Amino acid sequence: MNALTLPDIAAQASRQALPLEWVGMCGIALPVVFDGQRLSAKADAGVSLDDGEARGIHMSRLYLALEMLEQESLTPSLLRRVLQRFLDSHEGLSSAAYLRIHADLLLKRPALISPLAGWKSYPISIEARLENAVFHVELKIEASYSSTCPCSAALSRQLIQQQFIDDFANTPLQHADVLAWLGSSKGIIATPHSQRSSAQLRLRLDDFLDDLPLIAAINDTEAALGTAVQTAVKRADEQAFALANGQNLMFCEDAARRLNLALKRSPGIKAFQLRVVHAESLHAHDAVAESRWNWEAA
Ligand SMILES: Nc1nc2c(ncn2[C@@H]2O[C@H](COP(=O)(O)OP(=O)(O)OP(=O)(O)O)[C@@H](O)[C@H]2O)c(=O)[nH]1
Repeated sequence: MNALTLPDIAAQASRQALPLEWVGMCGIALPVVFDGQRLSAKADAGVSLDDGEARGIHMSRLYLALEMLEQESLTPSLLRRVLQRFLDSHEGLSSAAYLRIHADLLLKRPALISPLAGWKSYPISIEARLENAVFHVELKIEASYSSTCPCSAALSRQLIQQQFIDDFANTPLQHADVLAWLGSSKGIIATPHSQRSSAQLRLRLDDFLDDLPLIAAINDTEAALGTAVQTAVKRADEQAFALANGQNLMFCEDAARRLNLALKRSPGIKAFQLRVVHAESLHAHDAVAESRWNWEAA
């Protein structure tokens, strides 16, 4: 029997000569390592197809290069080496290589007061590209927090004052009576609305970093907002959370400004775009603010 040669369609000439900006595969299942954890990730791997005459790229070569990510911890250097392998395996076809990794990062977070802790999941994406020998990395991070409306808080306080006037009109004030009143439902006849909110960050990293500053950026984000969503909660923790919310009343504009200031100081970041989304309980729609720093220049 004659041995048949396998047809190689990708190596044929294209019927319509046209370069393409990005060709590759999206949603490749891949275990990656970061901060000592193995993450279940999805990768998008691609290259430019500069040679408009070539029918296709070699998908399997990109796929196999991803094996480099299985054992070694994710760093800018590792991402660059993977991208270089994409290019080396597409010599003459591609001048740009792209890799996106999507995963959930699990971080153990302590309770505010009690000696408890629990896990929080942060959706992250790492986007690396090597274009004409220039290497860039961007991080996308989503962190959830609580926001309490400052306007609603002021309106609630006014109602409480009004109730105080009604209940104590023309009566001499006794400390014990006021204390009891404050502890009753009349002392808090109105409560401000608050909502679970989301900070969505897109961070462009400095060149030549040794590590990906994912955890530092998450920590700086949560510290700036002051009301990160909690994990294990006892009553003492819930009370501390109520206090944190009361001390950090925030419109979406306030949250965006706080994050802008914090991320400018966060190490390893040369530019960012951020978006905060307050899933309002007052409305059926969201309040949203965006901010950028150095974005066009970087
Ligand atoms: N370029 C391209 N390949 C595709 C596509 N869909 C499926 N493939 C298949 O991906 C497989 C791997 O492609 P290659 O990497 O070129 O495989 P190969 O020719 O055996 O490998 P090399 O010898 O390294 O070139 C082939 O069987 C392609 O048919 C597509 O849309 N574009």
